[in-house]
Amino acid sequence: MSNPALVVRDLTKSYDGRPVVDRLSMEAHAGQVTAVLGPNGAGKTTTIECCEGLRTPDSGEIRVLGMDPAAEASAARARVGVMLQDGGLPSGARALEVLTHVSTMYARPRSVDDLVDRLGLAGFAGTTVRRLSGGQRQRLALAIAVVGRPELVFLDEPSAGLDPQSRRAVWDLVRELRDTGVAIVLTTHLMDEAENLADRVYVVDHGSVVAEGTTEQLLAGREQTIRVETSTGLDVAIAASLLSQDTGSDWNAVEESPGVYLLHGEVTPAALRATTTWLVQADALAHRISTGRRTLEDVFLELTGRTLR
Ligand SMILES: Nc1ncnc2c1ncn2[C@@H]1O[C@H](COP(=O)(O)OP(=O)(O)OP(=O)(O)O)[C@@H](O)[C@H]1O
Repeated sequence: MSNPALVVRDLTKSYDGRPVVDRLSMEAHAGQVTAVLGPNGAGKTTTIECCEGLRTPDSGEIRVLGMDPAAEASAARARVGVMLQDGGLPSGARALEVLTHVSTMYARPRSVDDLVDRLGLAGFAGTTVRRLSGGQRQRLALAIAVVGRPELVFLDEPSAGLDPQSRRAVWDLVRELRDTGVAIVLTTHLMDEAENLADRVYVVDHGSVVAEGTTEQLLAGREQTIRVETSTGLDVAIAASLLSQDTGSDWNAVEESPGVYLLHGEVTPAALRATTTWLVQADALAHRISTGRRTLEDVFLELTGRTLR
């Protein structure tokens, strides 16, 4: 594999003595989507902003296309695209003017018309940035991030809050960038975004990587789940022990939210029988029992004991 487009080694950043990024290491490669997945406050934005040269790390090493983003900021900026969560766009300028202006700053920009078309910007081309809705601003920020044909793009929550059609347009564009060899780093707390787009996922909690791998690797192993919706306060330890005993394989169980239980193991008829035995013993009526594939949400919950949002 070629040199990574992004290398982060042992990155640490504290605010007022409180570490929000804690010896975090990650890589991103050309032609891949790398997702940094974690709950609010996990340190995703801080990490990405250090990579963009917008914040100064306390310690650690960052290489962006082989460059130090702080010391070689202008050289890096020419080859790196950035979509910030808060836009960072001039509020009094009109949407299309901003995009066109940014495009003239690059030697070989993408077609502005094509981006307008792909991301549905025409409907608000003449609207000033301050009057754009959150979703419109996000799509404009994405167009600006990619108009200069960057080799590496940072996208902070690219499709959060978008309607389904805009979301699809954003995902299609991200996939196309990936297929043309761009390295894409996206932060998200949206499971389906990571599952649909990412080639590699870093799960971050409290400023550190708690798991990493391809989506398949993270979802491998106990691939199946029995989800039970019933009353609250059931003992998950009893469920895990009954299931393990009756199936002869390992099971674990968590209460995902009040009254919703996720039982992870190899789903067999015996496992379903043990599940109903557990409910009968607890004198609980299930409103719904379903079986399904394990999701990144389940992985995250098992690793951290917390839901993503
Ligand atoms: N400039 C700052 N001064 C003090 N604390 C900060 C500053 N910027 C961020 N923080 C704190 O650092 C922690 C990590 O924030 P960060 O924005 O990196 O998290 P995040 O994972 O991107 O979260 P979200 O999903 O909500 O965007 C949070 O507790 C936040 O309040």
